[in-house]
Amino acid sequence: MSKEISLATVKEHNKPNDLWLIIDNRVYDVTKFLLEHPGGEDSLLEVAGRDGTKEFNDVGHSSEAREILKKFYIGDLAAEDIAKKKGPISATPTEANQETAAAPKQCCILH
Ligand code: HEM
Repeated sequence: MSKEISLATVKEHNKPNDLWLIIDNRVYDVTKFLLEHPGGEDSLLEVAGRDGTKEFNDVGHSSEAREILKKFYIGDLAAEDIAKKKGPISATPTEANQETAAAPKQCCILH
């Protein structure tokens, strides 16, 4: 079974010389990749110690990028933290994103 890592632990690793991030509920230690990232150091530092799934997907990374990612896998985000993120209603992260995206629209209709 893979190791479970809490969100609080991931948050501690948010520095250039100690950089973890979460993508699709998996935790990666990309400290050694920082200087090699074709997208630059800043884009990784931006999501250091947190969930970078949206940012990673928004760029439209290649399958090669996903292969590279595997080398840095260190464990899974703790089930407890995944549950907190999803909330009681939405079933998938995609649904959660849609809800977030829809929020400003609703706001404009109301105002
Ligand atoms: C740690 C996981 C990541 C890996 C392994 C990774 C890997 C790569 C690779 C291999 C490329 C070259 C293009 C490609 O093959 O798709 C790339 C480009 C890029 N990445 Fe990442 N990336 C990661 C995370 C991120 C994150 C979190 C962001 C944004 C916050 C980001 C932003 C970019 C950008 C903007 C480019 C485009 C560079 C250009 O075309 O000029 N990457 N990345």
